[in-house]
Parts: sequence; structure tokens; C-alpha cells
Amino acid sequence: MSASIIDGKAAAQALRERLAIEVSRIDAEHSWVPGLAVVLVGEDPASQVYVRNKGKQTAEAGMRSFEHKLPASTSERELLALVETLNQDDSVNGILVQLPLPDHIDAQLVIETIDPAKDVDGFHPMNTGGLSNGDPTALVPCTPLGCLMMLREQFPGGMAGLNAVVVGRSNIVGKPMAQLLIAESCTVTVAHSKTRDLPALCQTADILVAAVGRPEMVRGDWVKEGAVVIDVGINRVQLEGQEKARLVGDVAFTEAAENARAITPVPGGVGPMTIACLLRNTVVAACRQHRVVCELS
Ligand SMILES: Nc1nc2c(c(=O)[nH]1)N[C@@H](CN(C=O)c1ccc(C(=O)N[C@@H](CCC(=O)O)C(=O)O)cc1)CN2
Repeated sequence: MSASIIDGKAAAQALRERLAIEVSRIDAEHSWVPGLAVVLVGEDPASQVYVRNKGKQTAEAGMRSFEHKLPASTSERELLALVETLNQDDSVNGILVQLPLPDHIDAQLVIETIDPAKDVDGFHPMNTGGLSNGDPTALVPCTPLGCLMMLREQFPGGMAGLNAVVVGRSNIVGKPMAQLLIAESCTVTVAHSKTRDLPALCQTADILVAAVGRPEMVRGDWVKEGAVVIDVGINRVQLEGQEKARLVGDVAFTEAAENARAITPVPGGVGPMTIACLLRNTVVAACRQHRVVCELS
């Protein structure tokens, strides 16, 4: 089998177009537009790119974008004070603090300081707890939400009863992804560095989600014939003799595509959906704060 390639760029663009329509409807009917504040601490080059793209795409969807770029020397107390200010600001409906943060700042404390209603990253314990309890109002972390949207396209009849293996147990991707798949009535296994015979476990997966941050760790013969493979990894690898680093996922793409029915590429798969889902969460959060019905399909 040669897999079909799941186009995350196109899916993200389609979602952003729907969001822009909803934002202009809200503006026309209620005379406000959703606002997203993104906070970057330090000069990590990849984070700078992601934050720039978030601001650009927020504005393109007709929303208000507030960017706060702070030096790496910013103290934890200063960052917490900014988050408190954003919590109180009615023009800000969503708050995102770009991760990773410098080592001297307790990221969990910062996340827990964000008003859960404005936590468009879905990382606050109120939202992670809500997700695991099946609370439909919980804000869902953007990367797993994007993965779920792409999976739903692949399984129009639903995913009930399918075996799903999530490789990776991070708070940002692995754990929420597992919760979302449980909610779809999949039989879910979360694998990690201590899992025994990972290749054999992956071979049982109808849905295989790789989110470990190890370049091309999942090999082609780990993939069951006909499986749908979602590659969350974004790894920069420097090849000998080449000036520019190459971006690869956690899955050996060419090998895996031989067995899979469908697979996300890196780049152009899960990554673009992450930002589109951030905008989606902001529109949803804004509607709740204003107590208006969100008409997103
Ligand atoms: N507060 C958060 N921090 C981080 C998150 C997050 O969801 N919330 N996720 C990642 C980074 N991230 C968004 O912030 C992100 C990563 C990758 C992409 C993306 O579009 N990737 C492209 C490739 C881009 C490149 O060349 O690097 C792709 O896969 O096609 C978007 C957003 C960590 N921090």
C-alpha cells in the first residue's frame, strides 16, 4: 500500500477561512472581535517564528493580536504580573505563553496563573481535568485537537472500537491525545520510553500517533497495513555536508507510507493545524466570555 498524504496545510487554511467568516459575523452582530495575547520570553529562534505566525494568522482572521515580547532575563514575578494584567483585560479573550520558558521560570505556575476561561492552550488543570472528565466546555490543547480533526476526516464512520497507540506521554500532546481518543471510543494505549517491545505494540495500532521528539524513531515495519499515522514530531536534523538543517518527524515517513493507509507529513501536517486550532479556541473562548452562541461548524 502507498499511503495518501494528509494535507495539514490545506486543512488549516480551510479552518482559518471558517474562523474568519465567524469572526466577521460576530463583529457585524455584536460589534466586538476576539482578541489573542501571545507572550514570548527570550529569543529562541523557533519560538520567534511560531509567535510571529500566530500574530499574523490571528490578524488575517480579523481578530485582535497582542504580542508581548520579553527579554530572557524577565523574572518569574514580572511574567506572572503580565499574565494577571491580561486576565483582567476584557479585550483579551485568549492568553498563550509560548513554551519552552527559560529555566528560571516555573512554567506550571505560569500556566496555573492564566484564567482558565482564557487558557486557549488548554494546559490549565481546570481544562486538562475537564477534558479527562468529558466536560464539553474544556478548552482542548491545540496540537491534539488538530490531530483529532485530521483523524475525523479519515474516519467518516467514526473511530469506535479501533486500536489507537499514542507514543509519548507529554502533558502537551500525549496525555490529551489519549483522552480525546478515549472520548472517540478507541481502545487506547499510551507508550513511552519504558514500554516493552514498542514495535510489536505499534503493529497493533489502527491509529498510530507519534509524539516523542525523536527523529524517525517509528520505522516502517512498526506500522500495521492500512493504519492511519499522525506524526507530531518536529525535529531539526543537521546532515553532514549540508548547510541547512532538515525538518523530520518522529516517523520514518517513506518507510511508513508503504504500510499506512494515510499519513501526515513533516512539515505540512500537524504543525499548521496547531496554530489554526489556537485561533479556533480563541473564538470559542471569546464567545463564552461574551455569552454569545459560537456558530462554528
Ligand atoms: N504555549 C505553547 N507552546 C508551544 C506549543 C503550544 O501548542 N503552545 N507547541 C509547540 C510549538 N508550536 C506552537 O506554539 C508550533 C510548532 C510547529 C508549528 C508548525 O507549523 N510547524 C511547521 C514547520 C515550521 C518550521 O519550519 O519550524 C510544520 O510542521 O509544517 C506550529 C506551531 C511548542 N511550544
